[in-house]
Amino acid sequence: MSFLKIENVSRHFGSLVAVDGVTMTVEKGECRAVIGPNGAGKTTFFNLITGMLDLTSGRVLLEDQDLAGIKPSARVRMGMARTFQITEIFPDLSVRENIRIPVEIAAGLHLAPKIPARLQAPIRERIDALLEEGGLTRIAGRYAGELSHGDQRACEIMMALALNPRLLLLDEPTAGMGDDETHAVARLIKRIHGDQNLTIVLIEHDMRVVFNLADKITVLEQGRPLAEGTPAEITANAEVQAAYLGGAA
Ligand SMILES: Nc1ncnc2c1ncn2[C@@H]1O[C@H](COP(=O)(O)OP(=O)(O)OP(=O)(O)O)[C@@H](O)[C@H]1O
Repeated sequence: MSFLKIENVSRHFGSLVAVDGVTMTVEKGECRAVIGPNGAGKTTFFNLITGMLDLTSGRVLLEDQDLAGIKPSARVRMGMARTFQITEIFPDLSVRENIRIPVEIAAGLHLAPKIPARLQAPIRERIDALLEEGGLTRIAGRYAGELSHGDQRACEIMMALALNPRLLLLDEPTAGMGDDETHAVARLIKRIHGDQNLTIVLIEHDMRVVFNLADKITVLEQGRPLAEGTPAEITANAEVQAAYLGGAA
């Protein structure tokens, strides 16, 4: 059984075909990168996986379960978490409070007026562990809105991890970052991927990050799948070279 199976999915916006017959199979524990020039349909493709957009045609299956009709919030409960191209954190809360929210949601407590005494220590420990793993302990008390781009992204990734996902979708995790921050975020992704046997699908423009992290790469062009393979296969693919790596990268 494949972990995530995308079968011939398409999405039209009026006469524009943003995603056009994409098939992709991701195995458990794999890190898959989705690359392609601007407007290739990558974010739309993600939104079809998470259920934020309806499919025009095709199927998305998670461990053989067809996700048709399952809302994004229910997909999160099934173990799908994502981060966005523009970081989504609560800027006026501390890093610790940002992490606390998904930790409490994962514990089924979010709307509870008071945390039961027996859960207070485990919740605190879970927050501490996530802060530590994300390299955020030293800045746990700072407002998230004051942090550098890279630290905000690390906070957002750890918020997604707090939900105990089985599948993590990262939309351009290093977008807009300088070399040092890009490197730090890539290292964090590599660590969580290795530590937790997490399945990761990421959209990424920075080819150094892609080649460093991805087990396999899917290349989209104008909504269509252009190629799929290991980093070495993609590098050697003449069609990809012509259409993408030689130019837009
Ligand atoms: N809600 C929408 N309504 C109409 N057209 C849309 C919508 N969302 C995306 N598109 C169009 O679909 C195409 C694919 O867009 P998408 O954002 O998925 O590409 P992308 O590969 O993620 O691009 P980028 O790398 O710039 O983020 C584009 O032509 C875009 O203008």
